[in-house]
Amino acid sequence: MAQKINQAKDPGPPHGAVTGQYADEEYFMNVALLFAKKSRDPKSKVGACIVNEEGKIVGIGHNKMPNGREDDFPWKRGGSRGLDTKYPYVCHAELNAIMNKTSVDVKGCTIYVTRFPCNECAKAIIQSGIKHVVYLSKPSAEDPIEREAAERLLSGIGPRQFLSKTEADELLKSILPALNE
Ligand SMILES: Nc1ccn([C@H]2C[C@H](O)[C@@H](COP(=O)(O)O)O2)c(=O)n1
Repeated sequence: MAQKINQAKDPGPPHGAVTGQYADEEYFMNVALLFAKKSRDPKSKVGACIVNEEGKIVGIGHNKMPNGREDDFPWKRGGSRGLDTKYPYVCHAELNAIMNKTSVDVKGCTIYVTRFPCNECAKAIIQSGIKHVVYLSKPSAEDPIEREAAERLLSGIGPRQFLSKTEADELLKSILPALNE
């Protein structure tokens, strides 16, 4: 009976705990990857998933053109980032996840995003009160100024790169021998 009562009080595992088959963080990053598939960007599909401190999803987004204007702007990429490219128009996945929030606010939440945030998204993340950033990849092609600005902006909330359980185990295996010399 005691066990049953304790289980009833258990708020559920914190992020990152392995819950049987699936680590919570792996679950949330896969939700972000799933929503990235909704993107119409032919070259870079990005997804973001915001999770509150109770482990509930409170925001989801992917990179897309402004609502109702999906067909009005080009998806062309390119160094010029001019008016004939997507860059001046596209709404980033993180911004959309924040705008799509289903809770009063996203203060204290974690955002899981399939790509390291740009500086504009870093500002939106900070201003929204999100406290943790977990990202999957850090594309090298991005503008170096934007990247450095994003790193500086986010340094206060230490973005962390997502590692699947398998990758974490492999990393540990590679580090342990050096630690035990
Ligand atoms: N943190 C980010 C960074 C980029 N995006 C979106 C914006 C564009 O649709 C695409 C980047 O285009 P690329 O230069 O890789 O062709 O990714 C985002 O949603 N969030």
